[in-house]
Amino acid sequence: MDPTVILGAGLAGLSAAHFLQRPWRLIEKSDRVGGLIKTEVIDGCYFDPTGHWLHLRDPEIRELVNTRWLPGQMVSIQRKAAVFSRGVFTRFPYQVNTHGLPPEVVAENLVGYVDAIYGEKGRALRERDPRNFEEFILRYMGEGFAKNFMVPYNQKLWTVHPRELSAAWVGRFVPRPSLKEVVDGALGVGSDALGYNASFLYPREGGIESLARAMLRGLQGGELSVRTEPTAIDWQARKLTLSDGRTLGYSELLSTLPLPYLVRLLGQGASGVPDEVRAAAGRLRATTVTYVCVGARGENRQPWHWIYLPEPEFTTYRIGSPSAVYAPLAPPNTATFYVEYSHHGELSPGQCEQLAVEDLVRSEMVHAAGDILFTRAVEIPHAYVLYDEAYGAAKAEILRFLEHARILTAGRYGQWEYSSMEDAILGGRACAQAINAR
Ligand SMILES: O=c1ccn([C@@H]2O[C@H](COP(=O)(O)OP(=O)(O)O[C@H]3O[C@@H]([C@H](O)CO)[C@H](O)[C@H]3O)[C@@H](O)[C@H]2O)c(=O)[nH]1
Repeated sequence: MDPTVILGAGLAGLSAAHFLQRPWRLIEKSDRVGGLIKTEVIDGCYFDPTGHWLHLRDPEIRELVNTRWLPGQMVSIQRKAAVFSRGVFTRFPYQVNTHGLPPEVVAENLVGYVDAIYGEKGRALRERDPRNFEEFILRYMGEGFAKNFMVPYNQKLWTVHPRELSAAWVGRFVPRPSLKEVVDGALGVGSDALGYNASFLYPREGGIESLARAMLRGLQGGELSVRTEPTAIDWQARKLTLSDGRTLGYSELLSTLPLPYLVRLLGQGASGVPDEVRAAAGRLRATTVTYVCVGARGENRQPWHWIYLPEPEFTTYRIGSPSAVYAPLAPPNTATFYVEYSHHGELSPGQCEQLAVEDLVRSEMVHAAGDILFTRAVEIPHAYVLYDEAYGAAKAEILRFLEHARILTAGRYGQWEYSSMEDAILGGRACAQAINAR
């Protein structure tokens, strides 16, 4: 019997191979497993593809990580994240930590919140579901928070105004504060533990890629091919053509590849894809994130693990610091940073490197440009999928066809969604369980 073929050996693909109870074949384009959690080492400094901090909710996944994949190898870290605006650092999340901002900004945020939640001004939005992300912000946070943080920050992150996005992605990622939390935060007596990532796990050694390596070490019942990718998929014949020219039959197919790319591969196979599916794939949009890895002379100047930068004076939307999160990620007397830029190809790697130096110095994360030891820009295509007007219908059209073609998808790319590392592991598990039950 042909194996179950899994395309892509990132977290979702590795998880699927772990949970499958029948022979599998894992096909990976790169020279090693890990996908978006491959850690690069530059001059002794460890860089993940931006912040990959592990927050786990599912008891089975927590158990697997802590006792099977990386037993005794995870350190637990309390988040220290901030927002840099109006020249001051305030704690993350912004909406429950306005203490320290100029009084007129605190007042604007508070009055806007009260209007939205209790006042006449917010009544219309309270009486129906938000039609877009801007309405979600106004409904749950009000005009002040919208103006002073949520709209400008999200416009940079998503590259479009929040009114062009739905709120379908917000889930646990965007905190909706209570009155008490907002007031406590304005007075500086709030809790530090709000939000989905108040504490997180991180491997003691080797960066986040250690998790992928550990998962690979535990796999049984299948075979991994690296430096191999499909060039066409014939879904009726259940065959893949591979980059080395061979064909590979499959009994079940699970893809973690970017959804539009999977549709292209199906179009290149003998069975083809209907025009409307191809057109739907053409309507899916995502941002590219370029993150610039930076090493700087001296200890971290700020304690922050990462900071959000809503103001347009900064091109970056967020700066993180691996060395601040976990000191062994950099040699002594060296601070490291990842500086993130969201765009659609208009920013070259060289431009991002130059901007990163300026943004680091102006945000007071680094003392002076002369302290920078190196910069290296890395691009992540399809980093944030856009939940725009076309998203829901286009994705549904593609998934309907994939169900007909008996192809499963998992992971941030495969499901074309905004999700976490744990979601990728859970997605792989769900697909494996569905296949096991067939
Ligand atoms: O003060 C704030 C800041 C942001 N938001 C909203 O939260 C949304 C999610 O932000 P974030 O959690 O940073 O998003 P992301 O999925 O990129 O997070 C990953 O990165 C790390 C860490 O944040 C940085 O390394 C995190 O652990 C990962 O999951 C954002 O879109 C804002 O709209 C807010 O409400 N208040």
